[in-house]
This record gives sequence, structure tokens and C-alpha cells, in this order.
Amino acid sequence: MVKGVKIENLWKIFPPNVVALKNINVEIKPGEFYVILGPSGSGKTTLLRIIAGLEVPTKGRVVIGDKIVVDAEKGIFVEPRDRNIGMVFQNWALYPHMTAYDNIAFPLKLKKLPREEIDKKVKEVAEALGIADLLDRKPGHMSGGQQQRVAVARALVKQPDILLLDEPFSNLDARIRVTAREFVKEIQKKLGITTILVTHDQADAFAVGDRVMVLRNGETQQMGSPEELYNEPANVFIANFIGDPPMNIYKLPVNHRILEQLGLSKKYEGKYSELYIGIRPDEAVALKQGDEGHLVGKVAIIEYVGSRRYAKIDLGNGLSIRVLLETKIDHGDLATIRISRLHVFAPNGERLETIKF
Ligand SMILES: Nc1ncnc2c1ncn2[C@@H]1O[C@H](COP(=O)(O)OP(=O)(O)OP(=O)(O)O)[C@@H](O)[C@H]1O
Repeated sequence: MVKGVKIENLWKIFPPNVVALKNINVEIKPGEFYVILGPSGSGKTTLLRIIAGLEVPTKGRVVIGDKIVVDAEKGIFVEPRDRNIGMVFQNWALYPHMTAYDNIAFPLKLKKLPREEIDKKVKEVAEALGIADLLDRKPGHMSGGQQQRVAVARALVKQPDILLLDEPFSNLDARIRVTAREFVKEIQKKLGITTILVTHDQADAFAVGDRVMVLRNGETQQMGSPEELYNEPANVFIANFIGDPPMNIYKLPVNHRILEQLGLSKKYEGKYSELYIGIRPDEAVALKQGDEGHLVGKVAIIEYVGSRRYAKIDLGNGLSIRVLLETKIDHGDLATIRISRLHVFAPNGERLETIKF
């Protein structure tokens, strides 16, 4: 039976009064790949450690399947070893003096399983993860990606109900990172194991997550699929945090020329004195002067990001915007900017609407 995880009214306050988690509520479905995303210090690791039983919450509870593993009010606490959780840490924590085989076998030896059974399980998991030919090697003789696979194998060999991954890709360089994400996602789908991953890297989060929760200062900012977070960011923080290159975001007086050109001044006059507007570089394009569009400016910089070309366009009065550049335009040319989607946020940062043009 695949199990889900429920986190209910969860608080963690470190003495004297560091609020690391503030009333977290989430239901992770059986078999789901759930990502907790947030900047440094947002409470991600604390949340993962509470699920694993390495930390106790100040308030609230965690339920795995239909078993309460911790309830602060009722004084229930199930020991980490009795939660049937597999965990992979940021540094993988492999034993350097042991071969991959012995590293993977270690949790089973602790359980005092018979030698033949250990051998069968280690070989099975190594086969499934494509590391059968590495079993005789010690960590020092493996690449980062291979070490990570061994760490995942060690977490999976006990057939845990839940797999917890704490920044599993952060020690890998950019190229291996892409294959490592694919590998983890494929294994997760193949085994159907409920998985919770924490990361500060939105590209990691979006690559593997079925759903993503964004944390900031211990508080949930938004929960949803990668598409939902990208298309309808709940506030300016999320808008800023998600997307590469980052969203163009401006705080402007409601009667500002640009808001007028975008048809927003009339709509919000009398309701707000200022607004944030956000435009993703990938949701606006620079066209030749005279083409139909929303804003006009002068091309200041042309840059490549991957295979895409972007232009930074000077809008006057110290404002500029980065947008896609598909046509032939040069530095110094005037360009028309056509926007396909625009996000409007209130002065407190909350999203008011997303407009599709
Ligand atoms: N044992 C502790 N005692 C006191 N404060 C702590 C303790 N552990 C964490 N904190 C604080 O709780 C907050 C959340 O920390 P946590 O490590 O969960 O964040 P994080 O999002 O995982 O950050 P990082 O990505 O840097 O690991 C931080 O303000 C941190 O300083």
C-alpha cells in the first residue's frame, strides 16, 4: 500500500523565539513527488527533519498513511527508525571506507537480516538503479552522479514508505545535475514511492515536482503544480523567485505612463495609489518599430540565454525591460514590445490578476 503524508497545523519555534515553521498544512498524495522550495532559512530542512522524526514540532501533527507519527498536543512521537522512511542527505553521507555494496547493505545489516536476503535486496536495488557494476567500488572511486545513485539505493533498499531527499542535487555540476534529476524522477515514477524533496533551486523543483510548496520565513506562500506557480504566481515574492531569466517587475504609481499605456490606470484608479506589474521575458517579444504592440523603447543590450535571444529595452525614465527577440533588430533600434501575459500585484505584493493579451 502506497502511503501519503498529512501535515496539519505544524509549528516549530526554536528557543528563544525563532519561528522556523508557521502553521504548515499540506496533504501529500500517495505516490506523489512533492517539492518544498524556498530560500535559505525558510524552514525547509526543519520540515523534512520533523517528518523524519529527527526534530519535534512545537505544535501540530504529521500523519503517514493512517498512522500519526507525531502529535505535539497529544504527546505522540514515533521513533525515526519506526517510521519506515528512507532519507538522502545533501552530502549523501556515504561511508568512504565501505564499497557501494556495503554502503547499500548497511541499513539491512543493522536490521540483522540473513546474509542471503541482504545480498538479494542489494542486487535488486542496484539493478533497478543501474549501478550493479559499481558495487565493488568505494565512494572515492565514483563520480558525483554515481555516489548519488548509491545514496538513493541505500535509502530505497529497506523499501521505505516515504523517500525524503534533502538538496540531493546541490553537489553536482550543471551537466550531471540534469541527468541526476531525470534519474531520480524516473526511479520515483517506476517505484511509485511517495517522495518529498527540499531545495532552494527552482529549476530542481520544477524538473522533478508533481506539486511544489514555496516556503518563505516558515510560511507557505503558494502550493501548486509547476505550471500553476509559473502562470499565476500568488505574490511578488513567488513571481521573483520563479522563472529564468527572472520576471521584469516594476512598482509604479497608478497614473504612471506605462500603466496608462497598458490600460491599467483607469481600472485601478481610486483603488490603489501604486501597483506592481510583472512581465516574464518569455511572455513578451520585441518587434520592429511600427508593429502592433503595447510599449515602445530602444534596444540597449542583446543577449543569448541557451538558444534564446533576449533584448534589454530602455523604456525611458530609468526603466528597462528584458524580452524575447525573434526578429532582426540591432542595438540602438527602436522596438515595439508585444506582451502576451502580464501580472498585476497590489502594493502588499498579493496578486490581483493575470491578464492575457
Ligand atoms: N537547532 C536550531 N536552533 C535554532 N534555530 C534553528 C535551528 N535549526 C534551524 N534554526 C532556524 O530556523 C530557521 C529555518 O531553518 P532551516 O534550516 O529549516 O531552513 P532551510 O530553509 O532548510 O535553510 P537552508 O537552505 O539554508 O538549509 C532558520 O532561521 C534557522 O536559523
